[in-house]
Amino acid sequence: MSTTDFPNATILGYPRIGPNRELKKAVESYWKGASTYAELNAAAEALQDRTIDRLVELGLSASDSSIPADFALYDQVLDTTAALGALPTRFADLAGTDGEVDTDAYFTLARGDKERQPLEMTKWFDTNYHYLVPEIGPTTTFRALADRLAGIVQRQSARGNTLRPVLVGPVTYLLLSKPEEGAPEGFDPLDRLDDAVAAYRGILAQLAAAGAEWVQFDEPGLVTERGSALVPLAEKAYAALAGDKEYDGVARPSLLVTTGYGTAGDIAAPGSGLAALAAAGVEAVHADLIRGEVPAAEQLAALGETRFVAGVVDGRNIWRNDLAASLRTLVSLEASVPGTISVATTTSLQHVPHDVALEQNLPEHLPGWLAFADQKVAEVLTLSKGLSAGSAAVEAEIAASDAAIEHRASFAGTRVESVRQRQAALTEQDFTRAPSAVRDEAQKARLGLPDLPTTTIGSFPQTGEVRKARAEFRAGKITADQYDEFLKAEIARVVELQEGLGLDVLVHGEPERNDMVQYFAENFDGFSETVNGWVQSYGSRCTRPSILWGDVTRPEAFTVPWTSYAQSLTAKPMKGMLTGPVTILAWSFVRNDQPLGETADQVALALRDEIADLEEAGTAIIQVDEPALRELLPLRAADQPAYLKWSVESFRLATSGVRTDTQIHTHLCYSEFGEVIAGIDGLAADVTSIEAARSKMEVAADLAEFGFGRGVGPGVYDIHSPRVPSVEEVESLIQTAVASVPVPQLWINPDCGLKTRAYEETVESLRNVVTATESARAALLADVTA
Ligand code: MET
Ligand SMILES: [Zn+2]
Repeated sequence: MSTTDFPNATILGYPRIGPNRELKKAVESYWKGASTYAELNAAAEALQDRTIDRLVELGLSASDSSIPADFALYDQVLDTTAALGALPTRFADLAGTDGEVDTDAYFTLARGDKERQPLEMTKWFDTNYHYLVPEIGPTTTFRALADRLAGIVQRQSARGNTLRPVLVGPVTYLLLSKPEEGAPEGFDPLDRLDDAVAAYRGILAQLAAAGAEWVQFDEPGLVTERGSALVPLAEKAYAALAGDKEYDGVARPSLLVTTGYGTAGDIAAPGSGLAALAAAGVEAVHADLIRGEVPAAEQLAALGETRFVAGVVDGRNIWRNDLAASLRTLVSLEASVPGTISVATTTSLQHVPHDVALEQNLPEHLPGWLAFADQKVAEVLTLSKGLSAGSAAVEAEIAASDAAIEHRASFAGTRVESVRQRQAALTEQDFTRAPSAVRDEAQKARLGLPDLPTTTIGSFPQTGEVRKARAEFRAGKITADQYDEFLKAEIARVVELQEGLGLDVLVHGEPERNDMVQYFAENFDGFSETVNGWVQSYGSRCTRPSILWGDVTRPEAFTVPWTSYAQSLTAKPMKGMLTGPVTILAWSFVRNDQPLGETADQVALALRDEIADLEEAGTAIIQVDEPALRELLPLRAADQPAYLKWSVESFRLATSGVRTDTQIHTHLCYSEFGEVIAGIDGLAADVTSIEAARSKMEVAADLAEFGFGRGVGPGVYDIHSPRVPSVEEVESLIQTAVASVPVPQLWINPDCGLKTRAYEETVESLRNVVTATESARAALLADVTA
């Protein structure tokens, strides 16, 4: 086989965590010291073998590079950092004698050590997967250290498998990096592209020596807003990588460059986008035809000899593919450039669970609508077969796909008439409250809070006992009544604690929720939960997104009993606590048969019902969390206004039914929100608490600059670390906040919920927050009287 023959069917990557979360277990046990390095390695190799054997069983060929080798122990960007030996100066001591980053060093970068914070973690494009941000400076060394990857390739080759190693490509790698601390003003990691490319050449040589015939470079950076501007850089980088067919007498592996997660929109113009990569000599280019457009004939023609790998099976969602439609697309591509089309997923399958067959508890109607990773592999193969042998060859599969689509469309829960009518009848008024000033006055009169009111974000530490009681309840070992009693006792304890600390606005602590989205999914109709649908979120952490498959309704009030019970224990205001529509969508698998905005409005209406019941029960403050507001922001600026419109509207729809004197809070975290401040303003919440301690109050200045007019609680306690902030530290953060936010608008709270913390540090930290607030109030008073 010539090395330039790309397989007809492939996937860009596969879930790494293992069908039974084998990798998580192996890695966490190694971290705890409960297993040796040899045991970790054996578990990782067993999982690699299992993955490849499974993919072969599903029909991918073991011998033509159609199986990707992406077996990161923690994160694919960190793997690339390790392969480049690109250690930040602050971790320079971790390097081995030849600069290599061994497994312990790799984990130290990911998790930090006593003295050092780990590499920063950030969302991978617009997904809920987090990668570790490389830190690149003017003097970072780039080396070729692909031993681990080469070892995998060689070991599999001994087992008879020719794999396709995967790395983050140089342009995207540097785009996703941040300048290392101390780098000169204006330094851009992309300034180091030539040096990085030289190291990537070395890596390619090492992979070639190990027997790799194809290497995949992921370059989704090219689909971002900055992407078009990066095309000349990408062309230069890939000309340097692909220009020579041999490096030092060894044949270079052929190159596949992928561009998932968006539109490689400039495929069109010759000399730009994918065409530029083709011109640079890359043997295959991939595009995402679900997020992006299907290229026209002349666009494909501009790719010349280069193979076009069509991403037609969605790597990011769990719905069964419309095979007939996909095949039509493929056939039309093939017709314009015969013999140069391959079939693939839009992205790696790392964003979906392993296998629908592992789900035993889904409602009967659902499994047939779904495709997890293993089903998607089969879809890619079916489409490839249909493309080469004609649709008659896959008639049965197409019929099954058509039937599933038909069943889904006509199923009772897919369209609930009452929901549709309610949506159709919405008017501007349903999205609007009285003017802020009117609300402010009414709320101040009702609540009677001091200046700089203190509160927390909602959850209190989820202790071992809380988790144990939940597990026992789920396993039927304790009764519903016993579980209720347990939760009430927990709530009573948390209320008493907050009273003792002297906080002004209390919370019930959320002990009844294991997850802020799943809890809502469980209590709304239109959602289902998986048992084993784990997806890697970061490192060894996985989430189990719920599936939003139908029209959403709320059968009965479910947060009200907890909030009311908590309120009955105190004279201070007790916040009602809900998760907002955008966050519920962002952290679930969402139906793909209608625009997201429509689904968001349905969730908003269900929340609106709950909010009405909370208000009816006497709740004066209701918080609707939207930590994922920034996460779903489209990668291209042109698409952002439409997103901000529907997302902001859904929040307003959820929250605008309340009385003027009911105070609506929202909470945002996990991201830098500077870019979406106008959107946050549009939410029109009376009070917005927002993560700020970690970024040293930068957000307060952003808000001041924008002229944000309502209540703001920039976090003064970084809850991501067990560290207890001192009174002085909190005071200084409050002072910084006071400098940008007018005192009557300012609230004092932690960065986020306390769920992941222990009581030890939580109590001490909150005590310091209250003390610092009291001294800030005294200082303000002194200022006024002076
Ligand atoms: C990720 S935001 C979390 C908000 C939620 N109310 C909590 O306190 O846990
Ligand atoms: Zn939060």
